[in-house]
Amino acid sequence: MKLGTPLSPSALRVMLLGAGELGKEVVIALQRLGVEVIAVDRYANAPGHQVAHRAHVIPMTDGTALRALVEAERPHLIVPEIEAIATDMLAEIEAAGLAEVIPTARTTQLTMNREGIRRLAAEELGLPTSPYCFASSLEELQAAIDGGIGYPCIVKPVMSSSGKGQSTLRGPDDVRKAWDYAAAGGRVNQGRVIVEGFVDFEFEITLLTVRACDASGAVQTYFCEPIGHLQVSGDYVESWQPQAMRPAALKRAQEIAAAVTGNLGGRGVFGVELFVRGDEVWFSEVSPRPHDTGLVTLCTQRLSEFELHARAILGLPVDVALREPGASAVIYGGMDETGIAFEGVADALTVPRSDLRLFGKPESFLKRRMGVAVANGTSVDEARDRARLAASKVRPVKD
Ligand SMILES: Nc1ncnc2c1ncn2[C@@H]1O[C@H](COP(=O)(O)OP(=O)(O)OP(=O)(O)O)[C@@H](O)[C@H]1O
Ligand SMILES: NCC(=O)N[C@@H]1O[C@H](COP(=O)([O-])[O-])[C@@H](O)[C@H]1O
Ligand SMILES: [Mg+2]
Repeated sequence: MKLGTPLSPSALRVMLLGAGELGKEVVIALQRLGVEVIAVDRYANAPGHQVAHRAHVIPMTDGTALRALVEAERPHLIVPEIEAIATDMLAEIEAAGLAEVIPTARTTQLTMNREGIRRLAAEELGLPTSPYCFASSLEELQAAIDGGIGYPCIVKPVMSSSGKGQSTLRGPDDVRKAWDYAAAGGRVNQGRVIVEGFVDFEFEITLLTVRACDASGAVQTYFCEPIGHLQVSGDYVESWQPQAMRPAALKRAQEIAAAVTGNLGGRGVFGVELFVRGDEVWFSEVSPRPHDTGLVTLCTQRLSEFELHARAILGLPVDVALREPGASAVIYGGMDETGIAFEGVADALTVPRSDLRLFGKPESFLKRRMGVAVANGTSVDEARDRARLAASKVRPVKD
């Protein structure tokens, strides 16, 4: 893939579908390589819009609108950044040779819907997962639980992320509430949920797996050091790297990640989510793009997951080496308000080896991720303490 000059006929054009905090960092990485970047999202002034050459607002779940924009912009690469996209149209665009979809259109179709990726991993590839069923009505959900999933269990909309619409059910009284919450909380209401048996894991990791070209141009699979993380209500609040693991568990994690990403194919970063207990490892899900818990790589790796994604999609070589231990801690909006301000930033940055990203989202919600603190330390524990402390000093306020 030839790199050129942005805004000239030689430009290599990349379109991001989704321009949140993760996309913003990918845009910056691409900009540094002289790529012309077009950022698209469902709302105006999204984080990635603010650093791209051009910004567009369209309903990305509307295939007709998506195709019209692709025909107008003629990107060489399309980089999905969020789940809620008309993936069938991406398949048409790829088949028509209009643009290359990262990592592949089939992968975006399989992973945008929990049913696609779960059936592939568990039923086709035979990988260990939680027990699961899919349900399209309250009655089907109850029958699935009674038929073997049991309690506790977790219900999630088939199309959702960051824990939206997800609940843990402890008994029969929770079923209706979970069904209603899933219907209201998904990024796209499909009227369908997955119900999963609860995996009693010791810890969970994201294994960033990179499919990138080597010196000969052949695609190879590279593994970053495992990232440990803490989730509250299905949303990540803290992550750290490296997560210490027994050698047998790490080997199993890499085998599972290689099996899934090898089947999906294409080039780019994949965030493979795994549950671990002893030497046992379960596959949970995979993002065919940088992962939110991977924000920690902004301070831990020589190349962050965003730089790795940029390099891999452009066909360039990668280096997944860890530089030093680090951690990240999320800063939530804490209020429903537009145009908020942040106090305590200077104080936060007095925490040794800390840094911040404030994403610039135009509207804050109580539980919307608005920023992140990262920090290094001589150990993961020290880094976690520092990242948490730095994040806690940042106070979102009404301007
Ligand atoms: N079957 C399960 N057993 C135990 N814990 C689970 C199970 N499924 C999900 N969880 C917990 O909920 C978290 C979020 O689940 P999941 O990754 O499926 O949701 P998500 O909405 O896709 O989140 P994200 O988009 O942030 O990855 C997991 O990281 C894990 O902590
Ligand atoms: N777990 C997936 C994830 O973290 N995705 C990131 O959050 C953004 C949406 O945020 P918003 O809901 O605040 O608009 C997405 O655009 C992506 O950057
Ligand atoms: Mg997840």
